[in-house]
Amino acid sequence: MDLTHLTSLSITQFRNLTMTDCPLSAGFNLLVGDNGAGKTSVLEAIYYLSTLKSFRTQTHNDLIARYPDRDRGCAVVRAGVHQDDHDFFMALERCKDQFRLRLGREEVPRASLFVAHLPVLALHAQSDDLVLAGPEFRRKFIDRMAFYLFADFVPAYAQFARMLKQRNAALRTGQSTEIWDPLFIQYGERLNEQRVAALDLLKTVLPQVFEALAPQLSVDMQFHPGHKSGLDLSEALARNRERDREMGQTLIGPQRADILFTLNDYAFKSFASRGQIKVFTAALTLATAHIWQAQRGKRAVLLFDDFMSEFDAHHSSALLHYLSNMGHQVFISAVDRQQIDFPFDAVFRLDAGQISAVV
Ligand SMILES: Nc1ncnc2c1ncn2[C@@H]1O[C@H](COP(=O)(O)OP(=O)(O)OP(=O)(O)O)[C@@H](O)[C@H]1O
Repeated sequence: MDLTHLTSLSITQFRNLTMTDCPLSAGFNLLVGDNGAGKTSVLEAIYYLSTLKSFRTQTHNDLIARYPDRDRGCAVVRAGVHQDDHDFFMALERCKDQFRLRLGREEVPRASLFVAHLPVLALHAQSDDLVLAGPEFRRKFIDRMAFYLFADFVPAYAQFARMLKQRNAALRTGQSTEIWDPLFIQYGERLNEQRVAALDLLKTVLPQVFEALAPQLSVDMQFHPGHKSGLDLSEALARNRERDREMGQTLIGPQRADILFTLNDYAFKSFASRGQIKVFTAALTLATAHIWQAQRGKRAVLLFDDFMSEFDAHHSSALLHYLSNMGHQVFISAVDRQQIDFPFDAVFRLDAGQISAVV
């Protein structure tokens, strides 16, 4: 079993943070501090090291420290990692237009070789997008799960995206799509299979997790593959060929897939309260962690930003109780230590981007 956890963290020029070799607990870490102190930024830096993406901006340059009186340099995040009885360092340096990535002493030439190493899951203010925003957020969610489950997810996804681009280019210029269709179908079907398999796993795990957090409510989900149900992708594509030609783009397929989440048989989006959505996204995070661990032996690091917002006392204690039985490394941020009644293994205070341990 892979007992991945971070042992230490050094951060420079990432948002407002400066921290050097801050030792971390393998259990529960609490980050406290006033508004704007840097709590979310610490969680964001850990997530960035895992995924090379931020959970609150798509603009990498937002992450590099801004100074009123000098040019910006490069953001650096470096973590000590314990994994499979080994200790090593993961480091990333983000300059204006490029990444430098290192695993131990080795430079890593490609992002896809780096992002598989540190499984991290985060619950944050934007997690609601999964339920409330467009289908691309749900596709991203299920694809991230599939990425950790299937070794051929990245090549299948990349090839499908390439075929879609070529097919759309042909449609825009009034050319035949015949040469692109077989591979569009082949990779599109593989993508569908992987998404369905990931969702089937989620269907087996999520209801139990949700019930532990919110008894008396039931959740379910339905996958929409992006074409008419009952048809396979090749039939659907053939039937839609004329409309694709008229519109100059591919109107059906995995690029249009979506997931419908329901609460007590009603669509979440139109029925659930904000707190119920938050509990649901927390349950999705925990269910994903269970699935990665059961299927790939990967124990994810779990991040919970601004833990107390939206949860009432009952739900926050149910979530903490559930987490304490999972045995994962957890980072939680909150404005005040008194907000959360829980025996944390380590407590840190953030103050204007500087971190210190609270004894
Ligand atoms: N690129 C940047 N360079 C320097 N400072 C930045 C940059 N981006 C954001 N900041 C500042 O970093 C600080 C930390 O923000 P962060 O969101 O991490 O705080 P927080 O402790 O989570 O606050 P809150 O409790 O209000 O959510 C803020 O004061 C913000 O204005």
